[in-house]
Amino acid sequence: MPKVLISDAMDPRAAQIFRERGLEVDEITGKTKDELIAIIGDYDGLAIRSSTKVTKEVLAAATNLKVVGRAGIGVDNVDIPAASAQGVVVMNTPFGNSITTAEHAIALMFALARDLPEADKSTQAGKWEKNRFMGVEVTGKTLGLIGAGNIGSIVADRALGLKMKVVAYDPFLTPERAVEMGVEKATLDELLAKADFITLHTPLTDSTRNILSAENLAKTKKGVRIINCARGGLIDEAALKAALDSGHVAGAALDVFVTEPAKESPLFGTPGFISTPHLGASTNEAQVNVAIQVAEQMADYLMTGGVTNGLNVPSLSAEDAPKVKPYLALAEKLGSLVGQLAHDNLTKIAVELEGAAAELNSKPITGAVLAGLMRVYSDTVNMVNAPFLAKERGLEVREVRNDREGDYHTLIRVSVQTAQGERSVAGTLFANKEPRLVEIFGIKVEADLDGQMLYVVNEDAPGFIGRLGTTLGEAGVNIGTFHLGRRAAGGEAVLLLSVDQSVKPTLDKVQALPGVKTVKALSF
Ligand SMILES: NC(=O)C1=CN([C@@H]2O[C@H](COP(=O)(O)OP(=O)(O)OC[C@H]3O[C@@H](n4cnc5c(N)ncnc54)[C@H](O)[C@@H]3O)[C@@H](O)[C@H]2O)C=CC1
Ligand SMILES: O=C(O)C(=O)COP(=O)(O)O
Repeated sequence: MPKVLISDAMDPRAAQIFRERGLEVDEITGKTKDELIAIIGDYDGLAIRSSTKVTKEVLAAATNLKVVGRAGIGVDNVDIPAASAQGVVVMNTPFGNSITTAEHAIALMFALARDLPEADKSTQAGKWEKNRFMGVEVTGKTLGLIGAGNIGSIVADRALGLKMKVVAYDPFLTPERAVEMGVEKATLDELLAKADFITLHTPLTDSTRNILSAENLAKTKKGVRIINCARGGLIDEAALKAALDSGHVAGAALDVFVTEPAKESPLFGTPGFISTPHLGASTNEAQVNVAIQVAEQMADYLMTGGVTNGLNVPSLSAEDAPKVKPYLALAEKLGSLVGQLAHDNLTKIAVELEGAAAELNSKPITGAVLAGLMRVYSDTVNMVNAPFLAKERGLEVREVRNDREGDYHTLIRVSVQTAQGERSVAGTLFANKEPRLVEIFGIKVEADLDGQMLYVVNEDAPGFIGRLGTTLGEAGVNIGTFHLGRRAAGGEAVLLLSVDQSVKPTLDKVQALPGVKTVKALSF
């Protein structure tokens, strides 16, 4: 039974769903890196929020891990390239906490506009400082939105409802989408010059790190108020402190910090500065949403192979997963056959889906072909890391769909470019579930690719099969099944035999038989 570790505080519904779906689950939060490394090897799945850091080191110790599920949006605490290289799927829940986070940004905007935390502190201290607190209205003001994705567009919608003008900077925002959202598309400099409030809603990337740098803060309107509910690192914290101290920036509200947990910061205690401890996603509703979603997604993957919201692997719905599963088995066998037969100097590979197969999501099928192919080099390869490994090796991968049905109602053909020219193999599913090879290097031959096999290419000539049978028999090798195909009578013939004992010690004898061109021991 697969085992899941929940390592950050999560709504109890997550554990409940894991158990209902037949998984074992442990909830162990607050572990140090070393404590996590000591236990992670036991688990197939790891469910996290933002506190657990899934580093290369943690992944290296996670020898059984198949999936990391992020109950939330940001995955900057997960080393995705390392997870991919190790074949671990990383998934998040991109929508479950977005309304809640947008509402937090709006809450912080009002807190800044009316200095609510300071007014509260003063009132509860019995001071009744009615004249000290003079706020600003938001109506009619301009909100500068940096990042107009999922959360940014909800913030924009709420701000428009508050009768604000919204100016948005997002390189991926199309003019049409800006019109649909009711916002003005702007350059960053235009936004900085116009905004009375600025709110950030981008991930932390090389292009967004310090997007509010000292230089850009200097381009803002005097008296601007800034909100960051996205990621620490989007604002240069030292420059922000200086701008607050000088009075250029009237207020700033940060939910996120460069270093978290932020137990100390030069910003703390600065007039006009408000902070919350990464609470953007912390509402009952959002936490129930993300806990349910992440548990369902992870359970789907561990129990059925379905992938939803995969960040390093194509999505495959739990409904489609059972349909695709037999194709994955076929694809992996065909990839493996090609890998075992022609693995020298592979430069290009094409995966062609024909008939019913052409209706399916091709990405996982291609991933499985590559996994089969690359397993010749490494036994830790799977459909998650295979595409990355293939890219690393400079293998050019092409996918082709062919809606028409040929001789078979469904077919996968794998063609590779080798030093000897193009080679292709093809397979189908019998009864929609049993993988069957139907063609090898242009020769029709039907075979189950299973267990230990012997592959022989020879000149079609009378008596050959008898001699081969005798040679194997004398070596104590029992033949299970026997599959034969040939280009034309007397031409090149292919033999695929399943065998009960290893044929490796007998390969030289088979190779020495008259008419034999190629001999290989295969295993599936
Ligand atoms: N404080 C909290 O508790 C929470 C924080 N977040 C964070 O909020 C952020 C936004 O989340 P979503 O809206 O769901 O993401 P999203 O991916 O839907 O939107 C991000 C937007 O940023 C834009 N963008 C990327 N590079 C940009 C650049 N250089 N300049 C301007 N825009 C750029 C993208 O085009 C995209 O439209 C993420 O970093 C996420 O981790 C999300 C949930 C809770
Ligand atoms: O979903 C996100 O990106 C968040 O930042 C929320 O973080 P949390 O799950 O509250 O630790």
